[in-house]
Amino acid sequence: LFQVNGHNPGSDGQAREYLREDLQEFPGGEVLLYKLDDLTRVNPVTLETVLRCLQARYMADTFYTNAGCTLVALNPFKPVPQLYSPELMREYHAAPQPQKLKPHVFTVGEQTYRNVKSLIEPVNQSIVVSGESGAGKSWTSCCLMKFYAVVATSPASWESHKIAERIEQRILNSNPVMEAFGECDFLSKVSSDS
Ligand SMILES: Nc1ncnc2c1ncn2[C@@H]1O[C@H](COP(=O)(O)OP(=O)(O)OP(=O)(O)O)[C@@H](O)[C@H]1O
Repeated sequence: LFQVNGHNPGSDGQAREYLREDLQEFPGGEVLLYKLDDLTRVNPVTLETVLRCLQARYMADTFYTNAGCTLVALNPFKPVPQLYSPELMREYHAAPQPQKLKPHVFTVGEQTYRNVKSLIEPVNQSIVVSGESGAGKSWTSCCLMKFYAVVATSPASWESHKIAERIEQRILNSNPVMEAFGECDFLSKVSSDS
């Protein structure tokens, strides 16, 4: 918090004072906070203001927020089917500039997919999904696999539709294997998933 602000308070009292100053400078009330879809635009950037922004977005049922080129995903702790529909996947897939749409895990999926398809080095792509236990890492990985399964084929004909279904099933079937790797114990440490 204080490194970000450049403050180096000597005591808790001073720390609280700096925080109060930061919050007084913070523009817009809670009402507009949920509209900030990139945390780098929160000004000033403090732990408090970033959390308040994420909280406001959460209250507005907005669960994805950019932080520069990183995507912050909040666990909604409730089903949000409209956020993961095949129609929405296709919208992100078809968008000329998916990064201009609302922040979403599909943007990340689509960008990596385009990078692979362009065959420009580096062709292989990695997506780092991190967070504490229960944050939604498995959910996010599964979403990405579903996304690739849906967009990787264009079911124009009956035959290609069948191929698409087969690929989708294979990708989804690989999930238990991926999960099993997540459950493993390492020589140096026990996985947090165990
Ligand atoms: N975007 C989401 N929409 C709906 N439910 C979600 C979402 N993200 C996570 N959840 C729910 O939250 C719970 C925890 O998510 P998940 O298992 O993906 O966490 P995790 O980060 O993989 O945890 P761990 O590290 O302990 O394995 C799951 O029951 C999942 O259904």
